[in-house]
Amino acid sequence: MTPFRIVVPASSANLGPGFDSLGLALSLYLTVDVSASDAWEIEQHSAYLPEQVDAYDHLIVSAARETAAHWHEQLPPCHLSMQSDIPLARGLGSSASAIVAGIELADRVCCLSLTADEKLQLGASIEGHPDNIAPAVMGGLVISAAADGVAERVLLPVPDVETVLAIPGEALTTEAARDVLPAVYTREQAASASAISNVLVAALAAGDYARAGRMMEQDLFHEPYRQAMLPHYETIRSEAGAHGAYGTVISGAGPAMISFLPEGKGDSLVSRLQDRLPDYQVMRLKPDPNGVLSS
Ligand SMILES: Nc1ncnc2c1ncn2[C@@H]1O[C@H](COP(=O)(O)OP(=O)(O)OP(=O)(O)O)[C@@H](O)[C@H]1O
Ligand SMILES: N[C@@H](CCO)C(=O)O
Repeated sequence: MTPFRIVVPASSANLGPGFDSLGLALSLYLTVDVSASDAWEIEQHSAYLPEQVDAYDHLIVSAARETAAHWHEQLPPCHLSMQSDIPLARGLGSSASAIVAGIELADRVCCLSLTADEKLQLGASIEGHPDNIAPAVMGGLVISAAADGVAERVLLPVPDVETVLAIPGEALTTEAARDVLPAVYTREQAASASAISNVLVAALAAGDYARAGRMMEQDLFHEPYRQAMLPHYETIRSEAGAHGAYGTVISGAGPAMISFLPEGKGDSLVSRLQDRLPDYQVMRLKPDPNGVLSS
């Protein structure tokens, strides 16, 4: 096998009201170098990778094994050397990036020639929802739904914005952040929440970022229930608004928050938030237009 490299972007899901459906790929990456080996071997070269588990059970390897098995192929063992800039369990889609890396690995090693939709379908079934998987596979801004077991998706034009991420030191797993959500919404709540989400998607499609930002900040599906877990929620929103952000929401299941700004406005917000929240990692990121790449 000729050695190859897989690069997968991070992603931010939800964008407020697009709960479990909207996702934007971001310019922060997981990189996996793959070469032939007699047994599964994993080298990790970054703090942003989980504690070493048995190589065979590693999320990337198990996603690769599941992909090969789905297409009735045998996956030979490989040596994997990994580097990641994506913080774990902070709302930046790290698990989706790892799953997409595993699917890409099996695609290359078993010569499957999977389409982007086949990668999305399998990734969504492993992750449980398609919102981070779709942008990790396809790049840019993707609207997706698991409709009748089939992952449907529409790519919107890559938004002409930059983002600022405010990432706290403590992790919050997606599982824990889902536990605080209501099991049931009334018809009135569901109708209002989906109307806000519909206008958000239409505004993003029209490039009307000011309206999109207003809609983002009016989510009724998850933000009202999760914000109590994020001590600086209001501070980050108001600082971002004062620095020209269109809107600020919880990134994925949190605890990171993401602000959307016009090009060129991000740096001053980064400085301000880093001053006010010295324990946070604050960074400016661009949308990633490519999704997973291997070379
Ligand atoms: N590169 C990786 N290799 C192996 N496992 C990973 C990798 N990245 C993430 N994981 C696993 O995924 C877990 C984090 O998944 P979780 O869904 O809780 O958060 P997230 O994907 O970072 O954020 P969100 O889904 O809210 O955007 C990690 O604790 C780890 O178990
Ligand atoms: N959409 C998920 C997180 C990302 O998959 C949630 O908000 O729980």
